[in-house]
Amino acid sequence: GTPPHAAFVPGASTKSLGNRLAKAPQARREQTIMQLSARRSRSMRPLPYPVRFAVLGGGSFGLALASVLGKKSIPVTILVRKEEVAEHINLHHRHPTYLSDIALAPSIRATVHPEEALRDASFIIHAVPVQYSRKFLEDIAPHVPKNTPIISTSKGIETGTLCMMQDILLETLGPNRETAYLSGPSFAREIALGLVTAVVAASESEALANEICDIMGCNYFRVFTSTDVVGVEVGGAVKNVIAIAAGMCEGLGLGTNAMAALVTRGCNEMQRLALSLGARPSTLTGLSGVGDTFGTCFGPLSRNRNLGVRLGKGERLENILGSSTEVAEGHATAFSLVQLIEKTNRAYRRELEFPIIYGVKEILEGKRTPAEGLRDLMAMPVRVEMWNL
Ligand SMILES: NC(=O)C1=CN([C@@H]2O[C@H](COP(=O)(O)OP(=O)(O)OC[C@H]3O[C@@H](n4cnc5c(N)ncnc54)[C@H](O)[C@@H]3O)[C@@H](O)[C@H]2O)C=CC1
Ligand SMILES: O=C(CO)COP(=O)(O)O
Repeated sequence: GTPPHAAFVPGASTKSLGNRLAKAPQARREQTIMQLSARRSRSMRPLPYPVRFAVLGGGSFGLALASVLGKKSIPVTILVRKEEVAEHINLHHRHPTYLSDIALAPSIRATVHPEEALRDASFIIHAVPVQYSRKFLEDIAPHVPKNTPIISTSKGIETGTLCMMQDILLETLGPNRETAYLSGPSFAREIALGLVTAVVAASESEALANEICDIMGCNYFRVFTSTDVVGVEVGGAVKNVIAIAAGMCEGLGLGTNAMAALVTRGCNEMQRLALSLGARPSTLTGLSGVGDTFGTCFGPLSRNRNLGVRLGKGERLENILGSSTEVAEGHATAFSLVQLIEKTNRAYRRELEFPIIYGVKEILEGKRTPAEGLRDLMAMPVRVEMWNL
């Protein structure tokens, strides 16, 4: 039969929330959402057994997932880099910079000491950008308990090695550990506000995926499960690159038709690459595939999309990258993806098979302007729509 968690059941108050918020100004809308979500979370029952989470990375996504757990009264220790950030979180129950207007539950603590965060953790959430993950994990490896499962949230492909998180975790922390990969359309701010979000937890261990669904899931954070780790990881990496292209389309003012065409063709490239690497087709039509692609390409909160918008409007790449402390993973991943395609795909003209991924990479390395790149994409020769799927 259908597992109990398979139905998408938004929080009961979502309908009235929509009515109440439709006409309110942005600040009041968010304040109302916070009040409603605080009321809703009080009704969430604590787990019948003790668990403790360590969250690696004090960026907005680590904080957002900590907030989900905190609302369920689950103890969480966030490992951050700066002492003053840890002190601020412990004293004021909010991060000084990221999502600083959103209060964190008292069960959430922060530390700069890996041994303190990791000792006795029942689960570890990894929320450090892919490009920094290897070094970060190597540094803390001696403190990571041998059997504690790790739930990775990072979406991208490592420069040089072309590894995704599954390989990075294996190479830095060793074998015989259960790991899972959480992905899907899930902007940190919306999660922290208690807005309904659906994600997928993929793991080779079905038991771990089910456990994550039970422990992390609640009335507004819906966790589906999967065993297709490759599909979930490739989808998460490719969607960031498509979002940069979508942002450029927006920034150049090319219109909704062009945007929809671009994103659809982007999903086609994602699907072809993922299938060639062993993913299941259904994963690419799911939350971590087209779901996250839609969220990131069309959502105003996306850093990758915003990078593209600013490029499309004519800003210099260095200015854009230098203006934020948060990482747009699609930038480095565009280069890795092209190398991965070169390595794994035998086609004669790969750039014609993956024109959006190649096009974004060439724009990012300055070989073409966004206007030239997008014009070339739109002028691609047409043929059978799904010719090799
Ligand atoms: N922010 C979001 O809405 C979502 C983010 N993700 C993914 O989760 C991962 C983390 O995302 P964010 O928290 O937004 O990232 P972020 O860019 O804010 O970085 C997260 C944290 O990683 C650590 N970090 C950053 N650079 C580092 C470095 N050079 N060395 C060591 N540690 C470093 C810091 O603690 C930083 O606060 C990314 O891969 C992102 O794609 C996934 C879904 C949503
Ligand atoms: O992965 C995300 C939403 O699911 C976040 O996207 P950005 O990294 O583009 O902000």
